[in-house]
Amino acid sequence: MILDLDIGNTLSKWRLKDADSSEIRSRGAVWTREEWRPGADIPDLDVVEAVRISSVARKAVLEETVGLLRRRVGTVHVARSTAEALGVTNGYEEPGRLGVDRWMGALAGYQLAGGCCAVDCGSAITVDFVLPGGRHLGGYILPGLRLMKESLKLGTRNVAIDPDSEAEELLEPGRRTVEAVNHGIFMAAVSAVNRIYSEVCDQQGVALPMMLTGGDARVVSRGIQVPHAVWPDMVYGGLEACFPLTAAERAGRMSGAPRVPSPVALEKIRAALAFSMLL
Ligand SMILES: Nc1ncnc2c1ncn2[C@@H]1O[C@H](COP(=O)(O)OP(=O)(O)O)[C@@H](O)[C@H]1O
Ligand SMILES: CC(C)(COP(=O)(O)O)[C@@H](O)C(=O)NCCC(=O)O
Ligand SMILES: [K+]
Repeated sequence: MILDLDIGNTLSKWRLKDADSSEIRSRGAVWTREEWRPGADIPDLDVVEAVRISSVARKAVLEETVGLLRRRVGTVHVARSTAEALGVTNGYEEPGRLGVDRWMGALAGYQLAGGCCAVDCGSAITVDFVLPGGRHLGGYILPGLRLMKESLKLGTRNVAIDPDSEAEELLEPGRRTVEAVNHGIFMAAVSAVNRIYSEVCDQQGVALPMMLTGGDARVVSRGIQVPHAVWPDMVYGGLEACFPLTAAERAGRMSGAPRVPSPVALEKIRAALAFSMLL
């Protein structure tokens, strides 16, 4: 069994993948905290032969996790942001400083679609661009939905946006605090992502397929105006591509990869951008 770990600022997600059949056997998530110990909410390590980790948590959290896993599991791969990998060149001045979850997302997106816009809606919302040919441009970081809500300190932090609510409803003026906050942060997130996408495609002269991941991907997806795919396992896809362990992975197949969305024509993106400037 392969254990894939994606340690984010809020949640540490894991999945167990069968190395022979490539099936995902189980998944879970625990709060990212100082200590990470096998217990009721953590998979049984006795069945694990290899671990792959992407972590943006504090160094001490990663060190402790890796130390614990190395004592129990033969192979432990820890992903790092590098200047170049799998045909993609990192756009950061200091490549190692790019969040490794963003780097995994960019690599997975490129492997699947060629050029891409990778959006990760977690504690932070990150938007990264890779051009056809593999140049990563860098990206944007904004507070995630939960962080935006917490920052308002209106006592609404525990009332999540219902991921099944319709985008039209979420765009309406709220008539209660919870509603006003939820609709406000939804609007902030989706307008930013829509605008960033249009601006960068316009600047670069290319319409790129967009892929969304992270805990809030489903809800953000409702307000995205261009064709896109939601790919919950995008960070894991980067781990599979960097450290292929199964025959399918060596052949470049990533578990749960969506169909590549066909982007709208660049002229349409430009026309919409120009129109929105007039308003
Ligand atoms: N069951 C849940 N528990 C916690 N957060 C959730 C849950 N469902 C959705 N979310 C949202 O997902 C975000 C965490 O997403 P995730 O991609 O795991 O973040 P990170 O990688 O930063 O830890 C939270 O900030 C919250 O807005
Ligand atoms: C931007 C992030 C905080 C996002 O983390 P997440 O929301 O997935 O927990 C993370 O990718 C990070 O710590 N990045 C380092 C800074 C950078 O990417 O420039
Ligand atoms: K994120």
